[in-house]
Amino acid sequence: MARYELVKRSVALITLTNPPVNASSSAVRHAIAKSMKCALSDPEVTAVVICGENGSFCGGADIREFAGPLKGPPLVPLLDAIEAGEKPVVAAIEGVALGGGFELALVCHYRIAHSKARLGFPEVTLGILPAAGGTQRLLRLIGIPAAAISLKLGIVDQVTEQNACEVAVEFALRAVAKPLLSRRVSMLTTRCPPDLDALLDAVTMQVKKKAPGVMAPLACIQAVRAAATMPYYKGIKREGELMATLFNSGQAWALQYCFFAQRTAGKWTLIRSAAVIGLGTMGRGIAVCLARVGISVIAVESEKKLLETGRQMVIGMLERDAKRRGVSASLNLFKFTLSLHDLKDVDLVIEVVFEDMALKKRVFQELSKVCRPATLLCTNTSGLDVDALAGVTDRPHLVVGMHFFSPAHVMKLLEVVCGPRSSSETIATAMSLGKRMGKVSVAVGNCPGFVRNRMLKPYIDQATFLLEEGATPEQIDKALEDFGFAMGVFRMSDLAGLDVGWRVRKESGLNGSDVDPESPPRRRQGRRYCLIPDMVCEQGRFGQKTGGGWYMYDKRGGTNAKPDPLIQNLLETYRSKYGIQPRNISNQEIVERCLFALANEGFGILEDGMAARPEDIDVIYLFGYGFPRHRGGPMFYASMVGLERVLKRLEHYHQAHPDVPHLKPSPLLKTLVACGIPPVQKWREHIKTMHSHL
Ligand SMILES: CCC/C=C/C(=O)SCCNC(=O)CCNC(=O)[C@H](O)C(C)(C)COP(=O)([O-])OP(=O)([O-])OC[C@H]1O[C@@H](n2cnc3c(N)ncnc32)[C@H](O)[C@@H]1OP(=O)([O-])[O-]
Repeated sequence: MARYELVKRSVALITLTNPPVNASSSAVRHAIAKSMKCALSDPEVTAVVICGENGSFCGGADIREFAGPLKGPPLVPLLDAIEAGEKPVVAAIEGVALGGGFELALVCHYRIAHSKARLGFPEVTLGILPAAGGTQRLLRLIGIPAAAISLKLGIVDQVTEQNACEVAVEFALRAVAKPLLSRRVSMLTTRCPPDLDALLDAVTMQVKKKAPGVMAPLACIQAVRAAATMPYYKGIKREGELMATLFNSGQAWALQYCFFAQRTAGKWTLIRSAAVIGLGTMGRGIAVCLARVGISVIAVESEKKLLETGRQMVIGMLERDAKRRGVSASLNLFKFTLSLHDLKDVDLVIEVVFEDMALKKRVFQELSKVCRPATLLCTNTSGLDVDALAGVTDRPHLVVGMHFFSPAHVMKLLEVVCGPRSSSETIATAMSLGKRMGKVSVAVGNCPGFVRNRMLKPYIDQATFLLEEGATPEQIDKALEDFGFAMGVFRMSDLAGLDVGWRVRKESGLNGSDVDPESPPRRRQGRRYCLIPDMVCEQGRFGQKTGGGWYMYDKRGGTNAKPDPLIQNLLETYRSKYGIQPRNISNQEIVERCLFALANEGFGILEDGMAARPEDIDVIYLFGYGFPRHRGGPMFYASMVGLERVLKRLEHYHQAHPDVPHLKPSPLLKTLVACGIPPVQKWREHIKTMHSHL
């Protein structure tokens, strides 16, 4: 609810963390009190900066808490204590500082505001008044009457276009030696015009005319009178009395009801209830995503034991998630069942069963029978043909892919896979559901692997070919990590698990009993094939979860990757078995072969109309594979390197490895180079095949 950290060695930075607007809920107030105590008692700390997470300082008291009894530390003594503290406190205001948020800023000794920040007291619209000293302090700061911009008024000490928090930290360092007395707003005297009574009477008349019968504005005028005529300690008492009257009035209840009603009314949605079929890791994550945004979920498993395990895991995840967000877990939204017949009334189903086409088809046929005709049927397949599934249903237009990435309740990316028969409404609904769940949704076409996984294949292939040729997993990972990835390809594969890819390769006849015995070594289906990943899996090494994969780990589920002599041995034996003379491979070659092959597949995807634009591909890689953001994404990176150079290097590598089709430059890349290398945003104009929905 608030993060506490020491920056520049001596500034305590307190960041309010209560999305979406960092409202000062009881938990936030508690965290502020604790952080301030820490800051004031730590001799290392000479100044404090208070800011809010995600570009919003504080939207005021948490209005949702007004309905119940006051919990946590009350605001007035908390704010008074901040102002009275002996170390300078600077408010770094971005976004909004409203109501109690503005009051918090007013007790800080200095205020730095972003030029777009909004400060104010909207409490009257909720039937109350700023009752944490707001009426008393603001008037002491700016006098009566006042209307102009904050800097001129002296509400803020500096307006900035930069990051307000960084500016505030520098400001705080300079403020350390300065006296604080004159910075305590409650100690100031309110500047009053000589005709105060006449002015307040006139304003009272205006208010009565404009809002007849409305209590809060009149109470505000009385609080203003108190600020003008009483010392702070009496003024704040008067403010409190006025608040007590308003707070329990029917008018306050009605206005607060309107605040939430207005927001609820805007939440019209097609999807109120959903079902998730399959409670493996992925299904559980998806179920949590749905419940988190208030959608009721029917979770289905095929066996009692699996259902019970799934149920317990989901409940655990929901409870942890709710605790982290400071809300109550939405367990009542869940129903667990073994029967598909319970899905007859749901608005949408997401199938998350094993990646097996025959099984998925059976599920979709069954869903066609039990679900009402308008129910959307979605599959979370990571690469199978969505249209083939649509084909076995009675409603192909209502079938769409919703491809989540593991862990589904954490990973931001959602690929919405548009089959040729998916209707626009179906796609739009899946996209908006993704947005509602806080995902970055990207519409993609229906091709094997869709966009992320289709591009990943050439990237991983290059890495394994480089292993054959003489590199080690550590060397390749290091080159990619130096490029900017948080994890190189092998560490990432160990984290994701190696067994899924192994199974997919078996199913596509690339290894196992279906392989043509006549096929030459290290070649499959007419192209180069590296056997090392299969050999690693054959030893039961599936990555972190088994304690070993491309690296070794201290235990199952361990994350500390260490080079494994066993892998080193395996590579040496492999190379000598196939007569490969290992060579020194430069980091440049590693980065070029992996990343240019990745981008080349991206060009192929654009050409096939499977992604609408290069930006979509880049977003998929930023959010779905941790592509380093400062490189912009694979397509933008290619444009930064220069398409001509990318083309030349791909031609060079393809010449050296003619049996690797992924290194053959895509026709779109050639076209773009031939037509003068337009900027990324214009590439779309050169694509011939366009998917009807993208
Ligand atoms: C002694 C005490 C004295 C102090 C009194 C006070 O501070 S009184 C308070 C004085 N402060 C105010 O009166 C400010 C009231 N808030 C606003 O005026 C606007 O919300 C906004 C300008 C902050 C953002 O506008 P925007 O169009 O970008 O977004 P949006 O409007 O759609 O809201 C997004 C979500 O945030 C939620 N939410 C927002 N604020 C609060 C809150 N304080 N609390 C709880 N929740 C709040 C809102 O319900 C919605 O939730 P949902 O539906 O997604 O579940």
